[in-house]
Amino acid sequence: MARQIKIFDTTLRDGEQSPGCSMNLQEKIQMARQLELLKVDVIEAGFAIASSGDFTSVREIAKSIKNCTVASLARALPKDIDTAWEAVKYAKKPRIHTFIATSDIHMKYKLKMRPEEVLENAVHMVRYAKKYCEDIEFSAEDATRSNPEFLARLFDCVIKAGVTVINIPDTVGYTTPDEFYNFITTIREKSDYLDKVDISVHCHNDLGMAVANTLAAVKAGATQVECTINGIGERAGNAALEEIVMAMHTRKDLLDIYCNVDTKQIMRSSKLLSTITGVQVQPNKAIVGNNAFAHESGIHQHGVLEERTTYEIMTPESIGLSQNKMVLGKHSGRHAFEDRLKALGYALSKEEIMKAFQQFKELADKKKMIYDEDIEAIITRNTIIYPEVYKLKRFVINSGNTITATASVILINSDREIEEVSIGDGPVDAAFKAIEKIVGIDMTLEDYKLHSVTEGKDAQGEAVVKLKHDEKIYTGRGLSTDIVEASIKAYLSSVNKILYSKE
Ligand SMILES: CC(=O)SCCNC(=O)CCNC(=O)[C@H](O)C(C)(C)COP(=O)(O)OP(=O)(O)OC[C@H]1O[C@@H](n2cnc3c(N)ncnc32)[C@H](O)[C@@H]1OP(=O)(O)O
Ligand SMILES: CC(C)C(=O)C(=O)O
Ligand SMILES: [Mg+2]
Repeated sequence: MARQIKIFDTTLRDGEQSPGCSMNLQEKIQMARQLELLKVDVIEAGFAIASSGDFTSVREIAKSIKNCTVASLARALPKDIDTAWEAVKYAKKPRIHTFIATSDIHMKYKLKMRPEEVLENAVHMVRYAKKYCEDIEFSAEDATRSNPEFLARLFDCVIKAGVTVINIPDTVGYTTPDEFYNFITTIREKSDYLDKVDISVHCHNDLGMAVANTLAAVKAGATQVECTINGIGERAGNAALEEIVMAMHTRKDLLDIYCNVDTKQIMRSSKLLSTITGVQVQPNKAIVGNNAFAHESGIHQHGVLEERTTYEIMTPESIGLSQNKMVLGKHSGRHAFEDRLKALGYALSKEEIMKAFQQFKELADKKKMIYDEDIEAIITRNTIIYPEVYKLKRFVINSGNTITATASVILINSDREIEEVSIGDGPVDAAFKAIEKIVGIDMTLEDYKLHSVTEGKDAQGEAVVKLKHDEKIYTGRGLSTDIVEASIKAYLSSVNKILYSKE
């Protein structure tokens, strides 16, 4: 039968220890309510003795949260435990979480205590906390660099003193999955009491293995995992809640475990935290990154359009996103392009699609992001329906504030390349004059406008050129991320319309 794994969220305590992630009272309450909707089992609301603000936050969260256990961290000191209890006692399900370091390095240099003193102090403080609260979690800080014999003995002593949860933290993100699996297995073998309480793990991400280590620990028998939304936390952060939960969900076949988290609330929780802290997750972050459900390359897009599971191991809906994203860019192919045209409401012939696709690819080579407006611009404003008697091959402009602008333009007419050079009053005027020399039509420029049709630094500029010929006005439009190119295209489009009208 599948085992339940309890989710202990420490976004509001260890997560808040991330530089730049401090939250005020209202923000912490808002985040705690979202964690309740997410259905985590335990919310570590703060470290009550840290400041009066933290004390108030823990107390107010304890008052307002009904369905989760609310915990406060406390050093193994009476004043910390008193303060933690004063704050969490309002909770429906309160927990005091006390800790002391157990590695030689921490005991010697930081606590300046001998191992036996640490053990005695831990037992003493657990008994002290137990007077207040039934649910006591004990953490052996820096457990993964501690002696396993010592840990097993200490755990047995604190369990006999009343601890309900033993936490085995990888405080400095030092361990590896195999090593952590063996470490927990060894301690379970050496301890007489560990299996009578919940075994928790709390992994940091210094070597990028926090989630992998957490899952290895679960395999070794851990029943509670400590984690944070978006993986925020001290230094490189804690194990990310969304990654652990979705790994459990997606690889049920391997892990045979479950948790109570409502995965559909994951995205909302991630976004709320980013909004509150102002710290955005990296785009390629697993599960909640902007690109986690986005496909840009043609082969992948084609696969997903045929059958989503070709490239998606979980659904966007399962984490509360409405859909995946097909990002059009230079790696995209015809299938995705046609799909987007359909979604935008265009019913084009095969030939028109091919032509538009060609232009889309040219644009994608110049522009990082192709927006729907870019595609609409290609379809509706370009010269698809007019035969191009003259086509632009290449142009070179020499221009500056102290020299006369010169343009060299090469056009193609029935497979023939024709080149002309002209000077002008600025680069656009020079280019227009060079084209005029090539096409040799009697026409006057009536109007010329330029504006941006899409967003961003690499926005497309649309040029509109009106040419007068035989008392009639011919309007041409051209699009490009380069304004001179857009202008040349617009000019040529007018010229081609004049020539078309003569056929
Ligand atoms: C691995 C972790 O994430 S542990 C949690 C880390 N989080 C935080 O530290 C955030 C909140 N911390 C704070 O606001 C402050 O550090 C406080 C209020 C807890 C303590 O502040 P101060 O009294 O000024 O002490 P300071 O932080 O400089 O030093 C820590 C003291 O706690 C002692 N200490 C550290 N851990 C423990 C422990 N688990 N049990 C008992 N004493 C401890 C240290 O030995 C040191 O003692 P000393 O003052 O007698 O030398
Ligand atoms: C207080 C403990 C659980 C901790 O945050 C750690 O060891 O990383
Ligand atoms: Mg920690």
